[in-house]
Amino acid sequence: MRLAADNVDWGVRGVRILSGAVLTAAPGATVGLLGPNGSGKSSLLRLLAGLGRPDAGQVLLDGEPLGLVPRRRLARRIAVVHQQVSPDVEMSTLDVLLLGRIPHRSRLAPVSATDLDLARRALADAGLAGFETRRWSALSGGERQRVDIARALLQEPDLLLLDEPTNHLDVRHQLELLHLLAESAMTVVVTLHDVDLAAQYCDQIVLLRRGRVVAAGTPAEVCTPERLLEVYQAHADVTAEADGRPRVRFRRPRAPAADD
Ligand SMILES: Nc1ncnc2c1ncn2[C@@H]1O[C@H](COP(=O)(O)OP(=O)(O)OP(=O)(O)O)[C@@H](O)[C@H]1O
Repeated sequence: MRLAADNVDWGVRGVRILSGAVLTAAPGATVGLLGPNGSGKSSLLRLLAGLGRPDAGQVLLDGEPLGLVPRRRLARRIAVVHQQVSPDVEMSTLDVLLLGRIPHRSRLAPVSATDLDLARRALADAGLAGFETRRWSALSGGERQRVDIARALLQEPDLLLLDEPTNHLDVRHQLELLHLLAESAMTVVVTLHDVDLAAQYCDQIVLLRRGRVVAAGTPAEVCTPERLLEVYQAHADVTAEADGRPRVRFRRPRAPAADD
């Protein structure tokens, strides 16, 4: 599925949050949405998911304006992993996972044996076999995040949108998730704060600053020391690896000298 944001503006109560945002995700590509806190990543992701309407410009799915795609078709084709996963839900872990199958069931149909089987397998794949009856609210932050990602994958979407899906994950689970996203046939847009991880796994990076796209392209095109300094106000050493991807290491800020 091809996703495009075409000159999207969006704001709240007269305050402009996104200005002329442009993004293209080719079928099967993994696009990393990067930028400092408050630069508009989550806002753009919400518009890409159809969870808000642009004030100007449009979001296109395979060339069709998102607003014209019927809700049920959207639910079958797009899955979203939000940044904040509410723990205030009194459900079992298995029931949370089964939410991912709702778009594939006809209205009021009970959970099928196939759905149950798929959900149990997804839980095992997430490294959480045996968690079926655990209360969702009692899971750790990382466990909840892994279940929520598994719930989105169970939806079998063509387009997966994830907002900081690694923020609670340990190193191994971060790497496994990014590898899965990079290798999958889904079109993926993922917001990330770790520039080096994004450079290792994303096909394209879109860099936002104050609601505007300041750079878009391959990791090597976007992740230059000059641009990272301009956008993040942090000095980075960028080296080219044999695979053509840049390695990005941010330097420790200089301690102020006594006479500074
Ligand atoms: N519904 C809203 N009402 C008012 N302001 C909002 C709303 N949604 C977002 N904003 C503001 O828009 C700006 C962009 O927010 P957004 O959450 O998109 O940034 P972000 O790049 O995802 O940030 P972070 O890295 O901190 O998660 C912020 O200044 C935020 O306070």
